Amino acid sequence: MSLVTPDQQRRLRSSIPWFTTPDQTRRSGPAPFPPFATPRPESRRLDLRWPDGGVPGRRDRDKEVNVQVVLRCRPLSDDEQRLNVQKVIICNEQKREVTVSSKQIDKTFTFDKVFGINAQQRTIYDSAILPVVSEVLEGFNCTVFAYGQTGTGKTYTMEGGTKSKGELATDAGVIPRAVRQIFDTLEAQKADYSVKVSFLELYNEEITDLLAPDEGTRFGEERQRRTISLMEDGKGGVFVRGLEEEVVYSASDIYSLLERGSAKRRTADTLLNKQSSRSHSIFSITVHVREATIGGEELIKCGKLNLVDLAGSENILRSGAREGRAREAGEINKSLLTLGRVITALVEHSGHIPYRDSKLTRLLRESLGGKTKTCIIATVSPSAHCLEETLSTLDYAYRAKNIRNKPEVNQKLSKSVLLKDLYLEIERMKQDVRAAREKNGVYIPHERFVQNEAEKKVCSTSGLMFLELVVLPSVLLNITRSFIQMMNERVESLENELEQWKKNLENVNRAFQELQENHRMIKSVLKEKEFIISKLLCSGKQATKNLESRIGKIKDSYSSGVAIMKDFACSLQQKASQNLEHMETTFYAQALTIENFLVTAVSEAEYVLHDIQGSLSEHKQLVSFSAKQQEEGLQRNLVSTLVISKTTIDFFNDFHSRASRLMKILEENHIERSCQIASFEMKFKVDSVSEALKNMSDVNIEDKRKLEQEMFSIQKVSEDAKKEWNSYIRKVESQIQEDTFTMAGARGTMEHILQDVYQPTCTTPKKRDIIVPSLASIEGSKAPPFDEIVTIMRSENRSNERIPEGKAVRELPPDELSGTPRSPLTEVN
Ligand SMILES: Nc1ncnc2c1ncn2[C@@H]1O[C@H](COP(=O)(O)OP(=O)(O)OP(=O)(O)O)[C@@H](O)[C@H]1O
Repeated sequence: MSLVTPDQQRRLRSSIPWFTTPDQTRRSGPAPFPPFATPRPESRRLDLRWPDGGVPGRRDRDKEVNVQVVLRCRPLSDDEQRLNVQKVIICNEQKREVTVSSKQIDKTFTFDKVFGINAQQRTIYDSAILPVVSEVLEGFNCTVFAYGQTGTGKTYTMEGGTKSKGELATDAGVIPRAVRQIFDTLEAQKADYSVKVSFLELYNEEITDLLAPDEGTRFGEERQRRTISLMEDGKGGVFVRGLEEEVVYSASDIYSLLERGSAKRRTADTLLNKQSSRSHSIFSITVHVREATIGGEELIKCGKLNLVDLAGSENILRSGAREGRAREAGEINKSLLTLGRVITALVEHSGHIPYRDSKLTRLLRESLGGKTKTCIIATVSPSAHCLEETLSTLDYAYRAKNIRNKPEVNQKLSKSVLLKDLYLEIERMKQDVRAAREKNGVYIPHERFVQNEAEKKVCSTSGLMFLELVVLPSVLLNITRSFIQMMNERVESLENELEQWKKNLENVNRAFQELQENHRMIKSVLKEKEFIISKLLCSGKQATKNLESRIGKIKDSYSSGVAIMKDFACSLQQKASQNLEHMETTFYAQALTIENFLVTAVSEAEYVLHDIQGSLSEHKQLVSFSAKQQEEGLQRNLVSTLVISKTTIDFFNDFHSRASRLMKILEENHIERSCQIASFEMKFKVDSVSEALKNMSDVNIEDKRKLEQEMFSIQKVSEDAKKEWNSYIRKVESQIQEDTFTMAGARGTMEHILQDVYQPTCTTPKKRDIIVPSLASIEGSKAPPFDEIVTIMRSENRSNERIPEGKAVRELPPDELSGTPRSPLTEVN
């Protein structure tokens, strides 16, 4: 719904930040409010009247809410999959848990939402971000920021993969989806609204405007990257001076701006991410919606969404950052560290929160512990290689869950309050302009002046209430602000330039005076020199003639000497190359012969060795076989000797027992015969008989005695023989034992000797392996055998070192041409 005529709308649109209908052509204009200077509740609270007559935002004011923390784990990249990188992250989306599980650690963290590797962009947006954007349309300020190690998908989550200007791509990220939601909702409500966007980059603690039009090439890249300052607004907040806020009319307008701004972001190829963001970026969307109340008063509802893509924290060693990149990484890590300290201080309710320690925390102040609703998307990689950084991100995000913000709906501004406020602001601006004019004068482009006048005219003639009350002051405010800013910058740069020019001029003057002085001196010196030269020329002409003729002679002799030398060198070279060829051929032939000879000798030696080895092992077997046979023979001898000795002893024993028995029988015979003789004597007591008997008995006795004597001697002989035989047997036994020992020893020694003989024959082929390559190396080195040849050749060459006949030479006398290089040989005329 529009309150001005189409023509008026067209002319005003370029500078009116709100009340635009989306179907109009987009025009951009300077920012009426810097992004973080969205009308602040505190500053206006006392002046504002609210439709319900109460104090605005009371309902919400004391309601504290925690910062929402969402965790997202990206899938393994193609490279990581190819390298089979181990995964250490397990996401349980239902339980909202993420577990880090590896050999070293097993730890689980719980977050407000957890998205695993398969989570789609749309799912994440619908479940985590959509409610936040709805709050923006309800008049809250909200911030969504992505935090995580480099290469974990922050930019992917915030901006998305493929960029498309029209329809949303399936992998479109949070920003395009939020934009779409905002426009769809406002359109569905058929609301009168205005949407502005800004896009800034924080790089190495310097802020640049990513939407600022590229300035002329006069100042080059530096000018295009003009930094802008972060200012205190005097009410505890900050704003970015001179940040462009583009009024947009459709989602596709924003997509183009986003693309333009993203393209300007500083990225670099690091080891961890091919397109790593080297800066933090904040994309802000401010929405103003006009509301009509029951009392007929018109109110303006304002909500703002900050979408922050932080640069990745990185391990400088692993990301491979060097020099400039390392400094960047250092700055990134420093600002993230301050962010960490702010989070810790907020969680621990410290008295002092170190917001001021970095620009990043100053910019995010309202989003952390302030009146903004905040959602952090922590991104991690599942890779085991990123374990340390993942744990740090998880700790960081887990702590951030405890930050409590007190979101408040931005107060709705009534027309009258807004007007009063704006008039005050305009008055202040006017004073600024006046002050600026008085100091240096202000330049207003003619076009802009005409436009202003036209707009003033429109306002005065239209009679439209809204135009008078809201639009005009706003227009004036915008124009005045931008003029002042522009003028101040222009004056500042002109002053600088002037100062520079003055300095340059002084330098040029000084240099000019010095030059004049030098010029004078040089002129007088020149005159003196001219005089000396004319004198010298006269006397020098004659000497020159002499010198010229001598030089001519010397030149001739030199050129003929050089020609002779050249010829000589040529012939020497030819000779040398012939000799060399000859040497090489001789050498190769000799080397080949030696090699063939050695190869034949080695193979013959191998053959002989093989034979020796064969016969040695045969000998060894023979020796051990004969030793064994001898041992067996000895054993057999021993056994048969033992058998013989046993038989002999048995024989003597038998002989002895038989002799004993015979003795006994003889005894019994003798006794019986004695008895018979006695009884016979008794019967026949006749002297003659008795005499005969007595003789018989004597003979008998004598026989017996002799027999006994004989038997006794037999017994003794057999006893002695037995004893002797036994001692002989013992002797033989010990002798055989001794022999066996000796034989075993001899056999051992023999085997040893054979082994000793055998071993060298085994090592001989190895020696051959050493000999053959060394032969080859001898073949490679041509030096020693040819020393002699070389010496001969040298002496031959020396004998040839004679100048061809008729060309006797002499050395030039040293004073002939002083300072001229001299040839060793000079022809004598
Ligand atoms: N969830 C995901 N699904 C598919 N690809 C992803 C996902 N997250 C990240 N990627 C891919 O991983 C790479 C790195 O992602 P991205 O540039 O968004 O990381 P980053 O955290 O912004 O890194 P840096 O801090 O260095 O800028 C990109 O090629 C991106 O497309």
